[in-house]
Amino acid sequence: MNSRTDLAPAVESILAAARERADETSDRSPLSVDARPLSGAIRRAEADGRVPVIAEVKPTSPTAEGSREDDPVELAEAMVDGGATAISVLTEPTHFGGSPEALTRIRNAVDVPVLRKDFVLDESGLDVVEADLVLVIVRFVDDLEGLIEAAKRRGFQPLVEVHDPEELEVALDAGAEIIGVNNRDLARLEVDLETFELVAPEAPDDVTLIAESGVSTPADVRRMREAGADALLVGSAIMDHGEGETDVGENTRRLTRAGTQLDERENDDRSTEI
Ligand SMILES: O=C(O)c1ccccc1NCC(=O)[C@H](O)[C@H](O)COP(=O)(O)O
Repeated sequence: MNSRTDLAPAVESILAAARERADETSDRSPLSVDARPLSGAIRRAEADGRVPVIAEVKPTSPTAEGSREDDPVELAEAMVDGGATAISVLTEPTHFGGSPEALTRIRNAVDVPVLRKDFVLDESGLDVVEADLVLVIVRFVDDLEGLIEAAKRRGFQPLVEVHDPEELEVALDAGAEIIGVNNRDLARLEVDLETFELVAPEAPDDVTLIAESGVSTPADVRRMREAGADALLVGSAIMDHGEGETDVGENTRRLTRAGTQLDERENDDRSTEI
């Protein structure tokens, strides 16, 4: 791991659980994945006038106010119906309420790319479940180049997560092509959209850049797009873990339409009604 210091206790606990699970999966044979390309899905969203949003099935989390027990497949289908470009599935069981089985069910039910969101520490952690993309967090991996190569060899598209310009450089040197800038600081678990605005200008144009975490309103979507996000990864605002259990399809639609012609037409209609 790059830096063992300065992590929130919840993140330390997530990593301890990930190490235990890594021991259980160390003898699996390598997977071979026929992945749905994220680039094509992003292009299709742009052509349709939708903001490319990767909507996350996230039953709970260390920072969520509650949990949602809905069927993950129904959640994912509603997200796609709301215009999601891809689905992210938390497979971490202990702190996020996810499972590899839920990911497989979702991937069989939808036709968009599916990201496995977990805390993969080494090559054997890749061989848990087939997905189109797999998350690799720069901060938690010793041999980043080796892990990115191993993921690509299996057919996965690695989404390499960074939090600052130094980690961006490490990711680029290791061959990352899809980069997620996490607005959530893993030391304090606070989110700050300025993180993406600080890191994005340092990224070369040929990288697919994803703004992760803390995006909750159409204004946030517009802000991240203006800062150069090719796509946005959104969990909490779509899942809405509070007591209301709102419609995840509608929550997704509100963000996929942000700043598009459809959004402007709705705003115009609203102002005429007033
Ligand atoms: O979401 C958390 O509480 C969390 C805590 C500790 C480590 C990671 C955490 N989240 C993982 C993620 O990357 C997010 O689920 C994802 O970026 C979506 O974020 P958001 O839209 O803010 O739910």
